[in-house]
Amino acid sequence: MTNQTPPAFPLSRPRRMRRTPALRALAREERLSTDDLIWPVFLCDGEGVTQEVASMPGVIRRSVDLTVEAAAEAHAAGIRAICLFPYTDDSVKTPDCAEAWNPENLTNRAIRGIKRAVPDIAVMTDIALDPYNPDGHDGYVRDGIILNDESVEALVKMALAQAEAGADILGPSDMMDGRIGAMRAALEEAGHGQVTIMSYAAKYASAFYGPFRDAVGASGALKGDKKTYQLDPLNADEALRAVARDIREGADMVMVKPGMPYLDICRRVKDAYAVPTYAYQVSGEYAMIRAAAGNGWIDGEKAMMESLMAFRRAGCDGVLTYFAPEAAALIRAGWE
Ligand SMILES: NCc1[nH]cc(CCC(=O)O)c1CC(=O)O
Repeated sequence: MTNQTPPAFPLSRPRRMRRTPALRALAREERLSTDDLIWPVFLCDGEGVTQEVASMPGVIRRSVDLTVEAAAEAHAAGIRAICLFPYTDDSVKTPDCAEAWNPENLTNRAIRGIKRAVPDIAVMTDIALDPYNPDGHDGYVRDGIILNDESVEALVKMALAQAEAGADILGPSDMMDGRIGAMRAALEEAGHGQVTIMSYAAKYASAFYGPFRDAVGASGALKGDKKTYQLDPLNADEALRAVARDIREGADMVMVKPGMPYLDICRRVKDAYAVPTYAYQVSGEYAMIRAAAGNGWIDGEKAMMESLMAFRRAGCDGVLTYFAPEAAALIRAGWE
């Protein structure tokens, strides 16, 4: 931090440094690169299948074969990681959520397919019971209560199945207490000590997840809200404690979610812990930018790039964004 007050006008004319593209580039503090992008994708059953997600224009669900192709294209465009989310039909949802750790479930088949065809792209997963749960919650529900310890046991099984399938990054998004430590211990014991965990550590109870729940088929199922496990949007200290705890339990990377309304949390996490820090620009954020652009109210490309650059400025090492392919193409074309 500088303690020097800039000299008074006209010794200081800050506009001098903004006069030309060259001067602005020299003074630029941050960069957005394709290395910073993690692309979340939605999986569906079948072969050669694509389905539009109504509330996320431009986003599609893909069957595993087409997801493997999309991963290859993403890799060629410079994207480093892809994150898998399964759309699950009501028919595979059971009270014990057993499909979550089925080695042949959509996610695990996609992990194996991508690692076989595109070994260099990192494959990230989601760990939570909501796509498999008739209640739509991230953990088991009994008498209206979201159970913690029983849910963690199930989540550990899910993590092990994904590690077994070859996942590079496990992404527990469930917000149960103690799950990172339990997963880390189970991974070590099973010989998967090299698998990384990106904890959804500062995950808020947010209205911005609405379109995602449509995309994975969980919105009809969800009873009530997730406020007994996700964070209160008015709390920041609590988020820092959650991050500290997950790092101590063995998380390699931590995430703040949603992104744009929580940039202050990104900055505080990075400053406090100096660990690899990511933001999730969630479905509702994507939908807002798309909808406004679709109506001609904002320039979609510019708003998208500005939103992604803001994560870098806020201290994030990367961002999960549905815009990843588009942003990568613009970055490679020399976007400033
Ligand atoms: N545990 C499920 C999960 N994993 C990622 C998201 C949201 C992602 C997005 O909105 O883009 C959610 C939704 C939720 O917690 O209800």
